[in-house]
Amino acid sequence: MAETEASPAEMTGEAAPAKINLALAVTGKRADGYHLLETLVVFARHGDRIEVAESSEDSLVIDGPHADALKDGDLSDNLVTRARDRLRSHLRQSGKSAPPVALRLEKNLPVASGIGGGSADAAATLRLLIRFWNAAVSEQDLRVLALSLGADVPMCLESAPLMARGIGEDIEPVEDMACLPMVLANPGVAVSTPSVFKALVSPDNPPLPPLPATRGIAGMAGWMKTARNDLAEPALSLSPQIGTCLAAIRSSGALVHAMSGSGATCFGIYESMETARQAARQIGREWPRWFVAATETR
Ligand SMILES: C[C@@](CO)(OP(=O)(O)O)[C@H](O)COP(=O)(O)OP(=O)(O)OC[C@H]1O[C@@H](n2ccc(N)nc2=O)[C@H](O)[C@@H]1O
Ligand SMILES: Nc1ncnc2c1ncn2[C@@H]1O[C@H](COP(=O)(O)OP(=O)(O)O)[C@@H](O)[C@H]1O
Repeated sequence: MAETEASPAEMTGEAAPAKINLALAVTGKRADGYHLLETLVVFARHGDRIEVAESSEDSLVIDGPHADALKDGDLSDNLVTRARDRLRSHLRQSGKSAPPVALRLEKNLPVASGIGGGSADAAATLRLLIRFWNAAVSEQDLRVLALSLGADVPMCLESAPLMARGIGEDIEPVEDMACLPMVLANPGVAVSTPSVFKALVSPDNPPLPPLPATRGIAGMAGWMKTARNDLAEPALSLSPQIGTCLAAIRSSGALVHAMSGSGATCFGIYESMETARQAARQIGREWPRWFVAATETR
């Protein structure tokens, strides 16, 4: 844990938006064990936040409602620290300076929950430090750096609607998608991504259906009913609470509901932010210990 903490006035920050897989097909497996995916990804206004300030030594402070899940671990293993160190090595290789920084992570997203909090933090750290260090990094080098930190990190660099293929690095922007009113809910169980991939019965599944031409709220909800998340079944077999979470969202007035990534966070899409907020209140009353957030996609 850091010894020095800069005052908020000296800090500059970057949002680390939650990643939501609206649908996810596992379409194959590489020789190195990584799975090939086709996934439609959006990003929420809700998320973590990273702040940075000048300092005489490197430090990381973690606070926020989900900080405790990370505080016991080795901070040098945190994806924020790893992103800082990888970027610094890259810059120093070409003789550029990357002086010590005081970093603060506001951890609002549950850890190991299928909404890519760690990946979003890594991507936000890269974006923030490139700005803070006034560094020039080519698009190609940035993508390589991001992928070395995790399969989801390149897509989190974009933080806008996209279709990802490969293991997540082959990214195609999706234009003209409406901002989707959404509720995120997590029953409080951390799910290990490698365990979910291991529990998958077959890695060879059909691709997702083609996207609709009109990408309004109703259009996207209709499309999602024809799509799927191939990781839902294996995740449910490991954590049956995911079924309870999906049922709570279904009965809260969602147009459509699903699980994100490898779980356990589930989400619903609603007609309006007002219905999403009502639904979040209803789920929160019924399940006071769950993480529940009404939000909108970016
Ligand atoms: C499943 C997804 C869907 O967006 O999201 P999450 O549930 O983690 O949010 C991602 O593919 C997760 O990406 P990320 O969390 O960055 O994965 P990594 O750290 O690179 O990999 C963790 C482990 O997951 C497995 N893995 C990950 C990605 C992939 N395409 N195939 C895999 O088999 C591998 O066992 C790997 O060792
Ligand atoms: N800043 C971070 N936020 C969340 N998890 C982190 C972070 N740094 C390292 N991790 C580790 O990364 C793993 C995956 O976390 P996370 O990205 O939250 O999962 P998911 O992509 O399933 O939502 C966890 O086991 C956690 O210990």
